Amino acid sequence: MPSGSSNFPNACSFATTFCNTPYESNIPRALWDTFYDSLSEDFRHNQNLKDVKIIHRMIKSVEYFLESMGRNISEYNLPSSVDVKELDFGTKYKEIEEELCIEIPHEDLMYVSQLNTCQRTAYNTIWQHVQTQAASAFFVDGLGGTGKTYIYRALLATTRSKGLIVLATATSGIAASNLPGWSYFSFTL
Ligand SMILES: Nc1ncnc2c1ncn2[C@@H]1O[C@H](COP(=O)(O)OP(=O)(O)OP(=O)(O)O)[C@@H](O)[C@H]1O
Repeated sequence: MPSGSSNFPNACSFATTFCNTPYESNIPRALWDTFYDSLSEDFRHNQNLKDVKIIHRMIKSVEYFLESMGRNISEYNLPSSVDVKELDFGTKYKEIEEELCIEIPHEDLMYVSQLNTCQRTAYNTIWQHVQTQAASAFFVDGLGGTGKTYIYRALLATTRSKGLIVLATATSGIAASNLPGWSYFSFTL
């Protein structure tokens, strides 16, 4: 068994290491138990998450990489999403759990410190309303390429990192796909 946390910098290298072991092998679980702290380090550092959400995101990441290699996490002796669902999420609604588990890109959290003066004014104004839960609507306008999406991404990252839910929607698939955790709403006028 590898003997240093640096052997598993992320879920991908972890999954790759054991994806060819037999399903009944105890190795995946032993690796998970031994290296869980280092594997979950990114989630702990980047996001202010409760332990149960960190486990859930870890499992989702490993699941994703195993599936890309044609394997299924449920066949291994590893914690599964089903186990985690039995833990206390503070809610029983799947949709809410899913929203709370959306990955927050590390770079988006960095955007907040890189906003220019105009972007910061817009960001602060909107964020202040989120914090005080004041009902409001904002229209962000500007020429193409002036940084509107940049503000949205910073706001999405900040809001989600505080454990709040934010629904990112757009009326075209292309526009929506620029936003992490997006949905596409189509309607006819
Ligand atoms: N404060 C910033 N610091 C560094 N890069 C930035 C900043 N604001 C915007 N950018 C970069 O400028 C480019 C254009 O920004 P963005 O996509 O947010 O513009 P936009 O106003 O949404 O454009 P469009 O209206 O065409 O969709 C992107 O590559 C973005 O990363």
